[in-house]
This record gives sequence, structure tokens and C-alpha cells, in this order.
Amino acid sequence: MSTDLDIRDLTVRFNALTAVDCVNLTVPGGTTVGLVGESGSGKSTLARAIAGLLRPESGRIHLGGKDITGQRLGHPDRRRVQLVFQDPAASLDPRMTAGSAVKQGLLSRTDIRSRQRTAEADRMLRLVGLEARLHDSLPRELSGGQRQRVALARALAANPDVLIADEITSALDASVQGGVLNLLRTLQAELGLTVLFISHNLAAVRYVSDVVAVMYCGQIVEVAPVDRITTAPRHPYTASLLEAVPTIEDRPSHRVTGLRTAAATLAQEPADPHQPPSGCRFHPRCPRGPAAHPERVACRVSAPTRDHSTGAACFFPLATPMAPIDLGR
Ligand SMILES: Nc1ncnc2c1ncn2[C@@H]1O[C@H](COP(=O)(O)OP(=O)(O)OP(=O)(O)O)[C@@H](O)[C@H]1O
Repeated sequence: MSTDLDIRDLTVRFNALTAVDCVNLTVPGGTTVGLVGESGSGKSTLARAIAGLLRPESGRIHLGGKDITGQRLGHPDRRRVQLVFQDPAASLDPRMTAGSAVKQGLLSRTDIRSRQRTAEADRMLRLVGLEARLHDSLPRELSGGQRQRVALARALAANPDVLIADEITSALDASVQGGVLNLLRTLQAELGLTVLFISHNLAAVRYVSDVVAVMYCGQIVEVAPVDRITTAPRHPYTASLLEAVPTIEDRPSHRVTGLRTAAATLAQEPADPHQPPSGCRFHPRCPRGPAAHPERVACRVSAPTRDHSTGAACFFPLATPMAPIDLGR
């Protein structure tokens, strides 16, 4: 049975810097939510807070209805959320074999006896597409893709409900990225995992996600099903991100929403989370905001909340593209 992950009003601060600001996000059980946004927008901080590696200042994290906020290391529920990082070379101990790394993940399991661990570690290695003969290999004897599979096996060994994948393909050669993404999709479906998939790579996000959440300067500015958000983004920031992907330009729906103007905005510096702009944090860069439309003062003075009908936190969201007109024969 798959488990919902519910994040409510979550705030994480590093001294004066609010890296995650009152974030609300639900990852429905057994689905994948992709989390995108520019560098420094707070994606990894949110991931680490959900995984219990950072203590939030306020807000709650619920897993299957149970509050797991701020659980300490060693709490039995901590294994239920597993985080896999970008760089397996850094996250794996260079002196520890693949099998030993996976066995570490098994330590949190009360249902696996110590004498079963070797066989179970081999099963986990096979599950991620590695031959059991690699059990005794050290990280330096493995390729980047194999190392990331070991990191995945170690995470899955804990039998988690939620897997957070933070840029897991970014450090890999393009030729092996697809294999890891396919593996993630297969594992997600077979194990009924609830997945938060963080990536700069919008093509990867589109490939694995059911829903996409867009983060800007510590806040979630838009959430929508993947097909909708990639063809008809409602928040100007989402549009800017999509516009930065060259292949998207050929999509007719984007011409309808007139997104070409948004591309230029990404050339400007992102908002500084130490001194976030007033009102909507995107307003100084926004092609639909007061810089281009001086009468739109609301953007400067009030912070928009996410609207249920558009999924976007914006006073002047982009219009839904009109359905194609059927001209008949
Ligand atoms: N341990 C820390 N101490 C102080 N500030 C931090 C710490 N970790 C992150 N930050 C700051 O918090 C903000 C959000 O960073 P975070 O790494 O969560 O962003 P991100 O969206 O994951 O970026 P990237 O895509 O580059 O990984 C940034 O301004 C960053 O400098």
C-alpha cells in the first residue's frame, strides 16, 4: 500500500536566511512529484528537512497521516523516508563494498535477521540491476551509474515509503542517465513508492513525474500535472523555465501563450533569499509584473497564494491556451 507525503507550512531557516518559506506540498502515495527551480531556490533544503536531516523551524511533515516532523536519528520511522543524493562518489564510503553499503541500509529493518542480510543485500543489488558478483566491489571499482544504483539499493534496503531523489542523474554521463531514470520508474511502480524527484533536467522531470512543483526563492509557485504544466504553464516563472529548454520552442501551445518574452527574464539574477523582494518574489524579473505593467502594483505589495483553479501563486497568471478551433472539412 502506498503512502501520502504531506508537507504543511514548512519553514527552514539558516540564521537570517529563510531557505524554505511556508511550503505546502502533497505527494500522493505511489506517485512521483518532480521538483524544479533554479539553483538556490531551496529544493535540497526541503528534501533534507523531509528526510529528517534538518530540523524545520515550523510546519509539519505527515506520512500516511502520521506526523514525522523532527524525528531524531534512530527513530524507527526515520527509515520510511530515504534520500538519494546527486554524487554517489561522495555519499558512499570509499572503503565499504557495495554489499556492506546495502547491508547498512538493512540495519534499520527489524524484520531482517542478521544471518539473512547477505542474501537480502544481494537481492537488493539485483533489484537495481546489478549482478550479485558486484557485492564485494568497492566504489572506485564501479562506474558512476553502478555507484548510483548501489546508493539506490542502500536506500531501498530500508524499505522506505518515500524516496527522495535529489539530482540523482546530474553527475552521470548522459549515456547512463536514461537507464537510471528507467530504473526509478520501474522501482516506483513495482514497490508503490512515493517519490519526490528533484532535478534541473526538465526532460527527466517530464519523463518520471506525474505532477510537477516549481520552487522559487524558498516558495512553491506552481503545482500541476506534468502534461498541463509543460504545455500550458500558468505562472510566468514556470514559463520562463520551460522557455529556457530549446526543444520546447517547437511546441505550438507555447506560441499561443506568448512565452518567448519570458526567456529573457532568466538572464537576470534570481532573487536573493537573504533579502527577498516584497510582494511576489518573482516580480522584479517578471514579464507580466510591474516592470512591464506599472499599474500592476499588487505584485509589489502583496504575496500571492497558490490558487486552486490555476495551481499558480500569481495575480496575473498566463491564460490557458484556447482549444484548437475545429474548422471542419
Ligand atoms: N547548510 C547551510 N547553511 C547556510 N545556508 C545554506 C545551507 N544549505 C543551503 N543554504 C542556502 O539555502 C538556500 C537554498 O539552498 P538549496 O541548496 O536548498 O537550493 P537548491 O534549490 O537545492 O539549489 P541547487 O539546485 O543548487 O542544489 C541557498 O541560498 C543556500 O545558499
